[in-house]
Amino acid sequence: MPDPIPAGIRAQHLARSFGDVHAVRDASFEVGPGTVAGLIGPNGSGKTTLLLMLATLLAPDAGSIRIGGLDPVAEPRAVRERMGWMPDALGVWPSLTVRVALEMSGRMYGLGRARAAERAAELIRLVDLVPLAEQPARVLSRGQKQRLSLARALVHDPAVLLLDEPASGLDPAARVALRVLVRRVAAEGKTVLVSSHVLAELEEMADTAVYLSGGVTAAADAVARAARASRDWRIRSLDPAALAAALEAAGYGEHARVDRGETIVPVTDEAAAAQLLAHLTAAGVPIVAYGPAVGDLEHVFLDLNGERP
Ligand SMILES: Nc1ncnc2c1ncn2[C@@H]1O[C@H](COP(=O)(O)OP(=O)(O)OP(=O)(O)O)[C@@H](O)[C@H]1O
Repeated sequence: MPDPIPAGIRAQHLARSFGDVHAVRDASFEVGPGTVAGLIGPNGSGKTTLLLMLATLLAPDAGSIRIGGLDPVAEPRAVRERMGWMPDALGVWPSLTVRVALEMSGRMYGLGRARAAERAAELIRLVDLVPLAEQPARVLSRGQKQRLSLARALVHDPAVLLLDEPASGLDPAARVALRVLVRRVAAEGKTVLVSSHVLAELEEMADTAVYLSGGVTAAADAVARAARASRDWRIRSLDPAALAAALEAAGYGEHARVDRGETIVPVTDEAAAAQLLAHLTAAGVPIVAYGPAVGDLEHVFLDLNGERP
């Protein structure tokens, strides 16, 4: 039966200060079901403070929040039942094994003993901790703890998932696995808000973004990001005319565009990029820079922060 409560996040004019520090000044945004939103902002911009408010762990000074239609201030318990929270640092029970920690989390969310055990086993497989399932949490590496933390956030199959810097400490393969997992959660109709100041991390994962700067959200609706099959590559040449001609000859002319003196070309994958570079150098084009362009999120982020003309 479908959940009658909408699985979204809505924040309106949220504010929270710590003494004289206005950590969040005015945050307003909405993230709908089935969506992964990146929460993007520089260090100290208020991301964690905002997430703590959404997670019922910090009361706002002003503004309103709805998580699945519920107010975390008025109904924290009901919100926690529908929300998974992965903090930026895992507070683990160091002596409990991975399996027992997850079983206990499940029990705390009201699962019966058998269901909690079953759910723990599912999650251990999901986050790829099978070989470590019977190890105490204290022996886990930082990245493995991150995965345990993610599993714990998912234990009660929440409709809304809040992830604070989930990829920090993860190796590249684990980052890919995280991205796949987050996308899968969203595909189930859930709402995911992921904070990071590493934009490349979010580029691959997020459908949309909430930009936070100095505690204020900006232009969220203007910056939706569509998942792309191809990636843009940036090319700088000492001879732009020769570059344009060689791109034309290689069949890239139609899609090439010039951005701040550099040419941006969409390529399908690294092999195609390598092939194109070989073609350009064989054609005698003097290339001085060649690599992936910054993604849409970074472009927008830099624009919003006035770091680009
Ligand atoms: N409990 C607190 N007491 C006092 N100041 C705080 C507290 N929590 C956060 N701050 C301040 O509020 C501001 C926002 O901090 P916050 O941790 O929310 O930022 P952030 O965007 O998550 O940063 P980062 O990317 O570095 O994790 C910072 O100036 C921080 O020093």
